[in-house]
This record gives sequence, structure tokens and C-alpha cells, in this order.
Amino acid sequence: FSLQMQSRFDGNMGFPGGLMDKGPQETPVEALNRELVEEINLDLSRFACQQEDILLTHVNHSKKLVTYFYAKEVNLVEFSEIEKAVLDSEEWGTETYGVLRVPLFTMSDGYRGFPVFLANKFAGNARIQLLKAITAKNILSEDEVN
Ligand SMILES: O=c1[nH]cnc2c1ncn2[C@H]1C[C@H](O)[C@@H](COP(=O)(O)OP(=O)(O)O)O1
Repeated sequence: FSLQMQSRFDGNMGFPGGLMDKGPQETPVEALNRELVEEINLDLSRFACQQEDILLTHVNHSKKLVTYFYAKEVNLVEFSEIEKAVLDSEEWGTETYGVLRVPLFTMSDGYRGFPVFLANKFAGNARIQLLKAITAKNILSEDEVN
């Protein structure tokens, strides 16, 4: 398994995505697909997210924000193509500062690998979203994550 995140302009780790445009003109999944093109140059003809890819909805009362988290499964060849396309995205170097694979293992010292990665700073609730994706997609069990 591999799992893609990005380093953001603000120094946080996060997932590609963003806010919906104001007004009724786009649904959450349409906004996501628009942001995926802007931030990671995703080929929507092959990899567009669908409503059924939704994993988590979260309400942030203090920020008056509802976040929707979608996870799309692809094979390793596709994953690699998606990674390489990021360098040609419109927002490379402005919003998107790096594309990264999350280390989905823990080394024999019990710390290096995934635990070290989790010590990063994450945008919004991206850390919770990451843990949800890992258990929902059966990459690690809840016990292993804990
Ligand atoms: O990966 C994320 N998971 C959850 N929330 C996130 C993530 N990345 C950003 N955010 C939060 C942080 C901000 O409150 C908003 C908007 O983020 P941003 O990327 O700056 O949005 P735009 O592209 O400017 O629309 O979401």
C-alpha cells in the first residue's frame, strides 16, 4: 500500500483539496475535483472522485466549516502516474510544495516510520482523516494505529 499526502505552502501536511467556491454552483465533490486539478494536476477522465468515495464528514463549529474527506483507491502504477503529474500542476510551488508517500510501517525501534510521520503538523483535521483512511482501507488495524 501507498498513501499520498502533500506538503503545503503553510508548512503543514495535508491532503489535496480546498474550500468550495461561494454560491450554489458546485457540489462538494465537484469542488474537490476542481481542486484536485489545480493542486495535483489529476487526470479527471481516469481518477475523478465520486460521491461514493466519501469517508468522513466533520463539522468545525468554531471555524464554521464542514469538511468532507474522500479516499480514492488506485493501483500502484496509477499511483506513480498521479505522483509524477503533480510537478506540472498549476499550483505547484504556490499551494502545493511537495508530494509525499506516508511511511505506513514502524521500524524496529518502535518509533521511526509512521510514528515519526505523525509528529508532523497537519492542516485542519488532516491527521484524523489520515488515520481514518488507514483503518477504513484496512491498511492498518485500529489496534496497530493506537
Ligand atoms: O488536508 C486537510 N484536511 C483537513 N482540512 C484541511 C486540509 N487542508 C486544509 N484544510 C483546512 C485548512 C483551512 O481551514 C481550509 C482551507 O484550506 P486551503 O487549502 O487553504 O483551501 P483553498 O485551497 O485556499 O481553498 O481547509
